[in-house]
Formats: sequence, structure tokens, C-alpha cells
Amino acid sequence: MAVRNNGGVAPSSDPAPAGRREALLVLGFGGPEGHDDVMPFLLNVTRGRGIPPERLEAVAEHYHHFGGVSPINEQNKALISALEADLATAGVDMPVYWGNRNWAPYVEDAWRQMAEDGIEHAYVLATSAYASFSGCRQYHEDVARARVALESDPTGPAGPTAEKLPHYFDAPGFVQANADALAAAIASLPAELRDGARLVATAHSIPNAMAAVAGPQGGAYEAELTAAAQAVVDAAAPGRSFDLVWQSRSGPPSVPWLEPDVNDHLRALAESGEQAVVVFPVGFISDHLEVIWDLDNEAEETAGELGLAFARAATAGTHPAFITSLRELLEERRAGGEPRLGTNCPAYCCFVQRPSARPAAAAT
Ligand SMILES: CC1=C(CCC(=O)O)c2cc3nc(cc4[nH]c(cc5[nH]c(cc1n2)c(C)c5CCC(=O)O)c(CCC(=O)O)c4C)C(CCC(=O)O)=C3C
Ligand SMILES: [Fe+2]
Repeated sequence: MAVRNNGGVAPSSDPAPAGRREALLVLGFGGPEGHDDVMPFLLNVTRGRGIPPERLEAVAEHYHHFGGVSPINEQNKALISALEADLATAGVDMPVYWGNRNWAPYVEDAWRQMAEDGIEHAYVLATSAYASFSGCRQYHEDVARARVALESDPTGPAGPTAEKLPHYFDAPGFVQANADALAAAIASLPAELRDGARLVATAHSIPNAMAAVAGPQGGAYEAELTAAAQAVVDAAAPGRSFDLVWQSRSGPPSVPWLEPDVNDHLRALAESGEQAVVVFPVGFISDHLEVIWDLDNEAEETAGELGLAFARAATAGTHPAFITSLRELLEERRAGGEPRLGTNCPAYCCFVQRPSARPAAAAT
């Protein structure tokens, strides 16, 4: 298929040309830095998406509870520092930039900075490991928007070409980081509960319609999550079964999203006589607000009411094995070869018909 949804990004199967000035761009979700940022941020996230105002008010409260500051920005900075250190150790001489979809520093700002610095090509590391509109296609669109914003200004530099790195749900270091965290969470339970505790993987719920078109054949969000959770359990607790359930649903109740919700699942587990659960949020790469609020607050409270012992595994964060795997993804792309899914997505991949997201951010 010749037409691609990757926003003018042209992944090549040739190795990176020698001497080309390259950068790694960490492309994140973005998050507010104070109370006044919260509503404008939420409006950026949900523009044109039909998210009910009550849901926005409720989510705003979660942020206000933490001073209006999402932990996600510090986590992305930590990710960047770890990547810089790892690249230096591995002898890869490449600067790392940071841009976000929904809040400053915006991807447009990062693109302008790369252009001014003479960067000719950017490898884009999105902070999602999986296929879906929100986790893959929309990051391609973010890159396309940033490139268009720069190229349409005839007075400035055109900025770098770019390619997004592939999905990394199955990268060995991502699996190992999650497996180490799952093992530690199991070990944190009282000894007599560890072997019988139910293992529960979670990921962000998405509309059923979005899940149906994820990946070239559809269903890739659930398929990749199932594969990742299985690999994590195989490494941390071989032979044990697990459940994959969903968290952080939004949208109007009339629109079906992936179910069951983690809280409903905990109720069902308690009813069937389970005594302990270990929740591992394999769908996310850092302990951002949706993890610390929806799991450490809500799900843990639900478990407490049900008398279920509860432990929550950490996300991959800056686990050294995860960082190494990310660098290897980068090196794999630089070496050339057939681009994998997430880099090279067919035009229809993860496509959902919806009003466009925020307009291009004003450069700051
Ligand atoms: C698949 C997926 C990921 C994982 C992939 C990825 O990383 O991209 C993800 C990550 C995140 N989602 C986040 C926050 C929010 N997501 C929202 C809304 C939505 N997410 C969706 C899906 C996903 N979301 C969807 C289908 C919606 C409905 C509106 C829409 O179609 O876009 C809303 C609006 C209010 C609400 O409805 O909850 C907020 C505030 C944060 C930041 C947390 C922090 O600040 O620390 C992160 C990392
Ligand atoms: Fe989200």
C-alpha cells in the first residue's frame, strides 16, 4: 500500500545516510503544570471528542488534588535523562528532544528547535507501546502537524524529516521491566496470599469502535496487550493465569468502551471468593495520573471495601532494561531493513472518523 498515514514521514529500508544530523524526539501526551493549566489542557485533550463536561470536571479534580500538576512531565524528563545516559554509554552521538501532543513543550516547539539546531532527521519515540488511534496514529498526526506548521512558514528552515519508531510492547526490556515489577508486587503481599493472588493486567479503555480498527487487521490494541501481559506473566510468574481488564474509561455512557472496568472486575473476583489481587498496568509506560489516581486511589479503595488484599506493580519507567530496548529500537531503524508496524502503518490503520484535535499550537 503506497499511501501511508505517517504524516509525510517516509520510513526507508535503507540504512541512515552517513553524516546526516539526526535526533531522537520523545513524543509524549503532555500534562498540566499548575491549577490554571488544568482546564485548557483537558480541552486540548478532548476537543471535538464528545466527552461529557461532568467527566472533565471529575478529571480536573484528580489533577487539582495534586496541585494541578501531572507527574507525567517529570517522568518524561527522567526518561529523556536515562536515554541520554544510555546513548552516551553506547557511543551513540545523538541529541534527545522532547515535545507533547496536549501541553507545552508542544511537538511544534520541539520541531522548530530541531530545525534551528540543524537537525535533518528525527526518530520519534512515542510514549505508547501499542497500536490504537490514541497510542499510534494520533502520534503520527502530531508529527505531521508539527512538520506542516514549520514548512508552511517560508521564512524559516523546513525542519527535519522523521520516522516513528515501531510499537514496543514486545521489546524484551519492556517485558522484563514489567516482569520485575510484577514479581516485586507479588512479593509485597503477605506470604500466605502470594501464590493464590489473582494477576490482573490493566490498560486504558478505548471505544469499541476504536479497538475494532486498531492495526492493519483490526483488534491490534487488545492483541498486543494480551501478548505483552502473557510475556510478563511468563517471565514473572510462569504457569499462572491472568486477566486483562480496562481502566480510565471516559466518553458518554451511550458509547460502548472496552469492558470490564477494573473496579467491576475486582467486585466479580471478590464474589467468586478471591482473596488477593496484583494489578499490573502493562498498558502504560510510566506511573502517570491515570495510574496513580485510577489504580492507587480508586481500585485500591474498591479492593479495600471488598476485603481483597491489593498490590499494584510499577510501570516500566526508567528500568535499565527498558531504556536499553528503546535504544536498540532506534539502532534497528538506523540500520535499515523493513520498517515494522508503528513505523510503517497502512493509510487505513487505526483510522477513526472524528473531528480533528486541537489546531497547531502557537510556537513559544
Ligand atoms: C490508549 C490511550 C492511552 C495510552 C497511549 C498513550 O500514551 O497515548 C492514553 C494515555 C493517557 N491518557 C491521559 C490522560 C487523559 N486521557 C483522556 C482521554 C482519553 N484517553 C484515551 C486513550 C488513551 N489515553 C481515549 C480514547 C480518551 C478519550 C478522548 C480521546 O479520544 O482522546 C483524558 C481526557 C479526560 C478523560 O476522558 O479522562 C485525559 C486527561 C494521560 C496523561 C495522564 C497524566 O496526566 O499523567 C495518558 C498518558
Ligand atoms: Fe487517555
